[in-house]
Amino acid sequence: MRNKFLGTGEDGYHPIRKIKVVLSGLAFAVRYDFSVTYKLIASLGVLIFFSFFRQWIDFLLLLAVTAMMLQAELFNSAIEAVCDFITTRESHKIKVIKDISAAAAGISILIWAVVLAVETYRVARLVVFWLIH
Ligand SMILES: Nc1ncnc2c1ncn2[C@@H]1O[C@H](COP(=O)(O)OP(=O)(O)OP(=O)(O)O)[C@@H](O)[C@H]1O
Repeated sequence: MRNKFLGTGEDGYHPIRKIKVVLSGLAFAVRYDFSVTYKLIASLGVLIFFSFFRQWIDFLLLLAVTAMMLQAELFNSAIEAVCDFITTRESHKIKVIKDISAAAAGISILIWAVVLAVETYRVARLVVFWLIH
């Protein structure tokens, strides 16, 4: 509850508490947002194959776009939650805010989906090559 800029709340640096907060946010997203869960599982599956075949450039590329997609999804979910916390009534302003937030998430998801499709094709080729030889 501390704000370092406003000088309110408890003083000091608490890295363990910070990690707990990050994990708690991630757990909320994975548990309650199926669209985040299945995208993470899809990426993790392909990432495991790339680490098995030691294809580190592909691994890092997919890791980067997965992180970008996840960030956008989490920010979008947080903005939606703030909007619904303010009001659940029909509001043109809320609609504009949510649509802009959804557009930002949509762009990241599109880039992630294109990279995932190309990388899945590459993994499939590696697996076939590995099975033949
Ligand atoms: N209070 C509101 N007033 C007007 N339009 C709204 C309101 N809430 C949602 N909308 C419209 O519905 C769309 C979907 O909003 P919603 O909060 O249901 O998110 P969602 O797309 O279902 O996201 P998620 O699947 O991540 O929950 C918004 O982009 C907006 O256009």
